[in-house]
Amino acid sequence: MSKRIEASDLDIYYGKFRAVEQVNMTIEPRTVTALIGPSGCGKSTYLRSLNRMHEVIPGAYVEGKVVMDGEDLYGPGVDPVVVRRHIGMVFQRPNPFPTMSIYDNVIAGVKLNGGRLRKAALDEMVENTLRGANLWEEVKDRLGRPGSSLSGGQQQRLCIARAIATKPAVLLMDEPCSALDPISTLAIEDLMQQLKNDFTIVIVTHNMQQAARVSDKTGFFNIAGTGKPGKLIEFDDTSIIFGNPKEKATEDYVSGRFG
Ligand SMILES: Nc1ncnc2c1ncn2[C@@H]1O[C@H](COP(=O)(O)OP(=O)(O)OP(=O)(O)O)[C@@H](O)[C@H]1O
Repeated sequence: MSKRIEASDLDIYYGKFRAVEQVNMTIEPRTVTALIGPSGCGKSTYLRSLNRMHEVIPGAYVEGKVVMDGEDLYGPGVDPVVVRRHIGMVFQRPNPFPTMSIYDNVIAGVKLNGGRLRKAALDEMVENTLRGANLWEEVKDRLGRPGSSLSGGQQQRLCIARAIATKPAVLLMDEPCSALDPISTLAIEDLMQQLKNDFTIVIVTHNMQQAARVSDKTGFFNIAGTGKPGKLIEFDDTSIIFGNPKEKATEDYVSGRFG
């Protein structure tokens, strides 16, 4: 299920503005890859380009390639909706459907994709998915309550459940813990370690300790100045990026000297 993604010579534009320049990165299956760098360097833009989510902004486009297990995601005739089905996304703020029940939140994506399952099969899928998102024990007695009745950390795990219920190959996470308290953050980090057995995970984070704790690979992005494109400066094993980076800019950033 977990798949490799390769970005080559990728430039990402918002209209005439080139926000990200020349990214070359291979993201291996069954790994967590962290994207770090100062504000505005294009981490989120790059993350969203991996499942064509940035295209919801009018005028946004890419040049270059993103290939998933041999398939060009920007190839002619490729439907971005199908791409997003295979590459799921979790956002900064937990965004469960607030009035929908916990149960219905989990199955929302599956229903949207036209999946039809009998009640017993749906029940099983909901339980397995919530177990996979480390949420089952906390919600099993209140599956009919609205998604908004959960704490922030539980809501984020519900969103992760909703994302993994459709069995994507890749899970993109854009600062998934930035709205959460430290305990909920640790719960999500533990979950990522489990999920990487089944999914390729890419996470944008501003939290260096988090990147160091959860990821196998880290990409450091930087920007030369306002209005300039962001660039991938260095991409390597997380232990190298944080312990012995090749580029001075990486070292300055991870050691807290700027950013
Ligand atoms: N919808 C948009 N329209 C036009 N420009 C945008 C849009 N979204 C982002 N940008 C620009 O693209 C560049 C990269 O932004 P992006 O949000 O990807 O950076 P980031 O590294 O994720 O930043 P942060 O850490 O602050 O979230 C910035 O110059 C930003 O202003």
